[in-house]
Amino acid sequence: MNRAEKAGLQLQAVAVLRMLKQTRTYDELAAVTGLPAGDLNRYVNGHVLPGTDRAREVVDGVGREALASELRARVTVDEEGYVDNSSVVFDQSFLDLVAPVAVETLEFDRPDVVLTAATDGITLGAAMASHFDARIAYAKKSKETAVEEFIESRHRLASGIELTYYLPATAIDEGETVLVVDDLIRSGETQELLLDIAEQAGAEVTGVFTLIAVGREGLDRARAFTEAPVGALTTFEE
Ligand SMILES: O=P(O)(O)OC[C@H]1O[C@H](OP(=O)(O)OP(=O)(O)O)[C@H](O)[C@@H]1O
Ligand SMILES: Nc1ncnc2[nH]cnc12
Repeated sequence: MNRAEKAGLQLQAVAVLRMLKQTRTYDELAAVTGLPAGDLNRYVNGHVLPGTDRAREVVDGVGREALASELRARVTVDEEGYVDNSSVVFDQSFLDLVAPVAVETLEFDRPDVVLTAATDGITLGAAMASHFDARIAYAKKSKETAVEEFIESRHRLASGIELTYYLPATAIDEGETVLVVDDLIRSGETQELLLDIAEQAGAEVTGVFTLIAVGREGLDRARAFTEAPVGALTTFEE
C-alpha cells in the first residue's frame, strides 16, 4: 500500500466513524468498534488518524454492517415488495461513504470505467467512479441527441415489452476494465443488458455491485454472465 492509499483508507475509516457517531455516544461507539472511547474521540475530531490496521478493521468489519443497516433504515418497501430508495440515491454524501466500503469488502479491482443504468444508478456510479478515479458511463433507455454511434442491448421482458439500453459507443474502449453498478437488482434483466453492453464494447468486467438485491434471482443471473465478484450491500427477502 503506498502513502496515498494508506491516507485514503485512514480518511475512509474516519468518515465511517463520524457517520456512526451521529447517533451514538463515544461509549456506544466503543462497544460497536471494540476501540477505546478516548481514541475514537481523537479520530472523530480529526486530531489523530487511525493506524492502517485499525482503519481497515473499521472499514471492513464495522463499516459494511453499519452502512447496510443505515440503508435499511432509510428505505421503505411497499406491500408488493417494491422499494423506495430515493432517500439513499438522492444522498451523494452517503453514497460517497458506501463506495470505499463496498470496494474493500467485496474486493473489486480498480476499473477504467464504472458502468451503470440511468436513472437511479447514476449517483452510486458517480461515487464509485470518484473513489477509483475512473470514468463513469451510463446507459439510457433512449438515444442521446447528436451521438452518432451507440452500443445497444435489447431484451424482451416476461411481459413481452422490449427493453433497450443505449450507450454512446465512445464511452468504453476495447480492452478497458469495467465495474458494473446499480442501485437495485431484482430480476437481473438490467444487469444482463449492462453486461452485454460491456461485452459488445470488448471490455473486461471486474465486478458487479448493487446497493440492494431484492431476492437472489438477480445476483444469480449476473453471476451466470461473469466470473468477477458479484455482490450487494444488503439483500431484501422477496
Ligand atoms: O433487476 P431488474 O429487475 O432489472 O431491476 C432493477 C432496475 O430497475 C430499476 O430501474 P428502472 O428500470 O425502474 O429505471 P429508473 O432507474 O429510471 O427508475 C433499478 O434502478 C434498476 O436499474
Ligand atoms: N424499486 C424497485 N423495487 C423492487 N423491484 C424493482 N424492480 C425495479 N425497480 C424496483
